[in-house]
Amino acid sequence: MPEAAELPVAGENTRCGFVALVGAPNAGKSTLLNSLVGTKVSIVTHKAQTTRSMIRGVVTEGDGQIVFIDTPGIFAPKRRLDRAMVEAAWTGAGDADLVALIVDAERGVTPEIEALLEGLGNVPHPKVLVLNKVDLIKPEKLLKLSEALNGRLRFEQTFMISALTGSGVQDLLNWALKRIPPGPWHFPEDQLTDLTLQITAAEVTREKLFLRVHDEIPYNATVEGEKFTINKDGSYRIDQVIYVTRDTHKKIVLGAGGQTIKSIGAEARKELMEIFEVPVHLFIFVKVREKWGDDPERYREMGLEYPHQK
Ligand SMILES: Nc1nc2c(ncn2[C@@H]2O[C@H](COP(=O)(O)OP(=O)(O)OP(=O)(O)O)[C@@H](O)[C@H]2O)c(=O)[nH]1
Repeated sequence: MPEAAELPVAGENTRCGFVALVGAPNAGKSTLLNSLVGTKVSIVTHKAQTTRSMIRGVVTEGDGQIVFIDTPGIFAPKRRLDRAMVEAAWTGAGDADLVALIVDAERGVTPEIEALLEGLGNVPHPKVLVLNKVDLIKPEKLLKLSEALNGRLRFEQTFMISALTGSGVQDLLNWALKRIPPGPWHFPEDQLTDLTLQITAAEVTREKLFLRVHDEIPYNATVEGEKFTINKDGSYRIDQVIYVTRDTHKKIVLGAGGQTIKSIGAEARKELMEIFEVPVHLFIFVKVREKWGDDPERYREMGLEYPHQK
């Protein structure tokens, strides 16, 4: 955190607030967050449930600063890990000044949305409805969906956006900047995320891993940053471990002659250099760790509470 003197003080007309983005898996929360922040802070893949812990993006515009919380997609939990993700999501919503429900407009009111509406009914904070993926559907269908959802819950505002094309995103941002409460900023103006560099780097590798081997390995593969070193010449050396639960998965991640892990590493390194704007040396190891889904330490590393109920 910066010295307090670097930040505007309360009473100087500043506003600051936390906005939680909640929604069913794949609704487009991460895409929206990236579009709002204008850079890649949260990983986006076509697979559901890639967001595991709360990732924040910070937008500062005019007098306002919004800290966005990207919550894991809320869905019916079956495994212990699922339950931890759902709890983290609801905690995020409860901590926020404003809760934005992101709905995949193309899918409409699914059982997941029903469950979300019920859960949000118990959250006292102001809510805003965000109908996403409008590039995929007809206006008439959109209006019907908006009416149906507004009939179920009190939303202060409804926005129709495409997180992908950026359409409507600035309107949502402008509204939210006015809606958050007066208060001092939490972050310096140029800070986009409070994620540590190490976590950002691990998230990028995790995205490349899932994009590459999504059909072959399940979600219980994880990437952890082991070491993050800033070299004298300003370049970064990043050591990471991909943990899988089975030897067969390790073979898949490595690929024949190590080809798969090599391309995952090359893609991650390229993107990390773009994000950090310095040369990056990336070292990735693949290790087998059975039953990590039942190990409390792994949950702490992902910023999740360990749910004791199995
Ligand atoms: N056509 C279209 N696709 C979108 C839009 N927004 C997101 N997508 C796609 O929807 C998929 C899911 O997007 P994510 O941003 O990862 O969704 P999420 O809600 O963060 O998903 P979880 O991490 O599972 O919670 C990706 O393939 C996106 O490219 C949109 O406005 N239009």
